[in-house]
Amino acid sequence: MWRFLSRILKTPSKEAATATELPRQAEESSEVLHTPRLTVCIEGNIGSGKTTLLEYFSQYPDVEVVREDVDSWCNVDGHNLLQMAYQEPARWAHLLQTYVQLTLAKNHARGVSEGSKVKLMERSIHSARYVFLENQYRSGHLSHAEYLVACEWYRQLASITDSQADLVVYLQTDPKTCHERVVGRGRPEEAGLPLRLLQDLHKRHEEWLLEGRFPAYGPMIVLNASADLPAMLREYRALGANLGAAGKG
Ligand SMILES: Nc1ncnc2c1ncn2[C@@H]1O[C@H](COP(=O)(O)OP(=O)(O)O)[C@@H](O)[C@H]1O
Ligand SMILES: Nc1nc2c(ncn2[C@H]2C[C@H](O)[C@@H](COP(=O)(O)O)O2)c(=O)[nH]1
Repeated sequence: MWRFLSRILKTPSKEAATATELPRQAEESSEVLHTPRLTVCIEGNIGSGKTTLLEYFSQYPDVEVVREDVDSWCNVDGHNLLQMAYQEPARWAHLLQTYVQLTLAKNHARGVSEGSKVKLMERSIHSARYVFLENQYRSGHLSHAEYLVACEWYRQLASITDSQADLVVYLQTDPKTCHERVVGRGRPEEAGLPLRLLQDLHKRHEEWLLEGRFPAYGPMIVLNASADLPAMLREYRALGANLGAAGKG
């Protein structure tokens, strides 16, 4: 797999490789941000190990990590949309989805600081659409009208930002393993999160990323993320070596 990775990373996306630096002001500061040489997105179920992988790569000076903005989903002027959607999905799932898609579109549009070559992004607007939105609708939590409107928001937001990736890393994980990890992590909003939800979200990931039910947004590698941490750290090191080589490309 690593030979495949070095091959696909040899030709970063045209925009990044030929970009005349498009400095963009970071919203929160006056820092000038630039188009990254490589954009890598990490996909995987809840508890599959995305954050752990991102924390590992945050040590790399030329990698900039862009996290899902879960904190903002949990505090929109005091409203915890994530908790509301878990507690009353039929009432609040659509509201959460519209806000999740908005924050992810911002992440796609975000440049990287001077010196960063690789933008390592947690999930994407595409998994919000093809995994979570799809699952909410299939679970009966969204009306057909809500589903259609959210899909239209996705199409528009995905089309006005560069939401493609040079590489998608799918952390394929057994749902039971995810459930054990989510219980162990103890995120308040996820208290009582049922195994069935993780099994359903796993199926949405597999249908999208492996069975081609919905479009891909970049070349993909699959890591068996059910493995223990030492085994995953070995995988991360191999991935880092390939990204490092490609980033210098
Ligand atoms: N390979 C692994 N083996 C055992 N525990 C793990 C592994 N990867 C992550 N964890 C733990 O599982 C929990 C969820 O991991 P996290 O990285 O937060 O997942 P995600 O960001 O995909 O939801 C955390 O408590 C983390 O320490
Ligand atoms: N309804 C949605 N929930 C989402 C979406 N993306 C993430 N999430 C939830 C799942 C977790 O409870 C939490 C953070 O996810 P991690 O996998 O990082 O633990 O947010 C979404 O698009 N819609």
